[in-house]
Amino acid sequence: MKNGVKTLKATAKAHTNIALIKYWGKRDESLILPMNSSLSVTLDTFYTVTTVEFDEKLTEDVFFLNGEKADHTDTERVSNYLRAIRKFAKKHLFAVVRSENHVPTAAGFASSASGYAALAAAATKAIGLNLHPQELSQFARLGSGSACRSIYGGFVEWQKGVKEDGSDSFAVPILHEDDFPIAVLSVMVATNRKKVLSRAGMKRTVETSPFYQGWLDTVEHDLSELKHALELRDFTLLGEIAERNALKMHATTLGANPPFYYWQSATMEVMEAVQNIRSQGIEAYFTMDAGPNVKVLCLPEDEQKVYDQLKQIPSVKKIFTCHPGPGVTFLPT
Ligand SMILES: O=C(O)C[C@@](O)(CF)CCOP(=O)(O)OP(=O)(O)O
Repeated sequence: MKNGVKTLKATAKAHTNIALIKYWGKRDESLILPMNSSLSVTLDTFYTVTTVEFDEKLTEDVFFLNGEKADHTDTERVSNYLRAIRKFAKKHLFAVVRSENHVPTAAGFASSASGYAALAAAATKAIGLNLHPQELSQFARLGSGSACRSIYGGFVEWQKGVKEDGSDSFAVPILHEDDFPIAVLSVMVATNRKKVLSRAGMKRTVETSPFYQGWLDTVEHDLSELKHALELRDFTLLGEIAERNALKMHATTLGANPPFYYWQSATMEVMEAVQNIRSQGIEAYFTMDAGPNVKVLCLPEDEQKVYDQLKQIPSVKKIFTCHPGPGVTFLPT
């Protein structure tokens, strides 16, 4: 309340996540419904804080990103996203949205996951909706698929669902962030190529790659095996499945038309270094998303040794050490 008037304002904080079983391919582009279920770990290091304030005096949405007024494209994207929330809340109000991304762009994490999770949480709260996390996950999904997983902390499964309206496609928590301490080293390599964005990349793969069916035939088995590894706290099994699943995802792009790939020579150097580290008896596994950067999974007690060896690679620019982190939280506005 401000001067007795109910303020329509809220601030939310959401963290990035890294998929261990990848979301790769949509069955519905507008509702952002996936072909397969996926599983990620929300990370502690990188996050987005977003404040949304609805105000009846506004005649359009205004968006500030990292303190700067956003360009028309980014503002349009946020405004289109708020449309679904206005419709659901039956309130025709515009808002001022302020987002601070604590996700170094160079960190190789798509800030869309933390960005849309924080926006979904702040906007729905500000407009007066107190959503169940499951509903919030569905709103975050409408912004970006992987964002639906960042509503929860720790290890999170995005259940693909089967319904056409997407009402059964949302994330569920699997394991709390404190219950399975692992380390995720985000290894940034030099990059000089414009990447195929994940949305375009998965669309082209689904539509043209003969390898995509092989992905679909095996990904749900990978998921159940990884959930079993989490139950057992079996890091070896987790790492082996995550690495195998990432390689399969990337293999599908080679069969697309036109073919494309996300790796650069530096990516391969890191992958080979990880295999070399494993040959020394230190458990380390890699996974990659839609970009050349590599995330290396290892046990906390090994993270310094793994870090030191990866840092020796000339094409490695920076390494960020992450651990399982929290789900979305609301901050005082
Ligand atoms: O994170 C994963 O599961 C795997 C990926 O990162 C592999 F690149 C895809 C993330 O896709 P996203 O950016 O969420 O796409 P959107 O729904 O089209 O916005």
